[in-house]
Amino acid sequence: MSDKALEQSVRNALTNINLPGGGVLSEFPGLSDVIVTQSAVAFAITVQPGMEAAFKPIVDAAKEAVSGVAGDKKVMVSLTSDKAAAQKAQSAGQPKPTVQKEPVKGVKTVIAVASGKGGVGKSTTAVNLALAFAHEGKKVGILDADIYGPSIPKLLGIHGKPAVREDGIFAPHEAYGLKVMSIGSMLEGDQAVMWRGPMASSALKQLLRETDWGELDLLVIDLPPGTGDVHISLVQQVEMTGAVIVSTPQDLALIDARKAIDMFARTQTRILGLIENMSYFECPDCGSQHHIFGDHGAENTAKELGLKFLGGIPLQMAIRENSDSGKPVVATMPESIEAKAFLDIAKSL
Ligand SMILES: Nc1ncnc2c1ncn2[C@@H]1O[C@H](COP(=O)(O)OP(=O)(O)OP(=O)(O)O)[C@@H](O)[C@H]1O
Repeated sequence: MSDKALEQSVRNALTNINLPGGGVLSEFPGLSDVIVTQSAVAFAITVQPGMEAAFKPIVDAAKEAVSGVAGDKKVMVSLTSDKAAAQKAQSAGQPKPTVQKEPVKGVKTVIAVASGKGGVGKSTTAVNLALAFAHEGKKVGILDADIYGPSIPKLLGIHGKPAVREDGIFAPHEAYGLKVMSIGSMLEGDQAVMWRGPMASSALKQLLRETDWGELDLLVIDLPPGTGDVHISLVQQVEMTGAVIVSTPQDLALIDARKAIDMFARTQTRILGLIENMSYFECPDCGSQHHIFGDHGAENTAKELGLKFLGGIPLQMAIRENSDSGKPVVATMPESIEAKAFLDIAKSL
């Protein structure tokens, strides 16, 4: 069935879901576009604040009805409440609802990898750190939450979509001993732009909670760059051990890194430390080190902010070439200087 035809079947299925106040779900103004991806059918239902509990059975019924037409695709239904109306209610003196942080089933430790700016090597660091923990004998998973530039499948050489078990739970991909889930496996082309903030957050919540991670010592979450809805909802809902901030030594990146640090502080998330990526270039011929992006910027910022400096990763051609071809250095060249940098950081963490 084509994506368009499936979208229509989904809408037809939703005509059978009656709403509490009359009418059917397919006609409900709060129903979003139906997004069909290679492995999922996703849509959001936006209700007035306070109506979430009343709509919970609608969500369950919608999930069941759509599962009947979605074949082997995962059905992801997000229930969100209207933010503007919620803010209005709050300014009128109503208390803000508190969100309960919950652990991820079977996972002992959750570490988020964040950066203020894109392109600083956050995903490369997340993958190699996860592999470094696995190298130490830990059972490790990685969740790619970078909705705007999911790169973990490429960095780990993963293709295709994850399997969905009969009970609707994802069976994660496996690569180099890691359990891997990526929002990238759910998207095609530039679909990220269609996933509005709350919908992206809800999809991620489902990836996190509806995946059979097995028993993990540690789950690494590769966050999108910056400080958006996805970060806030993740740190509010997931019991995290802490976050690691990746920055290059450039001033600009450091200014943005400070914003990420500030967001974690405001959401009472512990910052485990700062990693300086592309810290220096080591000449392959003579071994001399060149600080091309400035000298120890992240280290100095860490000191200034009272954070732990976890270490620097050299700018190395092997890191780029191996990462971009799905062969991360820690897994494929664990004896190299570049792999050692990641292994040392994992140890200090
Ligand atoms: N230490 C390094 N030495 C050489 N190349 C690196 C290094 N770290 C990252 N790169 C390369 O830089 C590019 C960006 O890295 P990466 O995708 O990890 O960044 P990112 O911060 O996750 O970006 P985005 O936020 O856009 O997803 C990639 O081509 C990667 O191979």
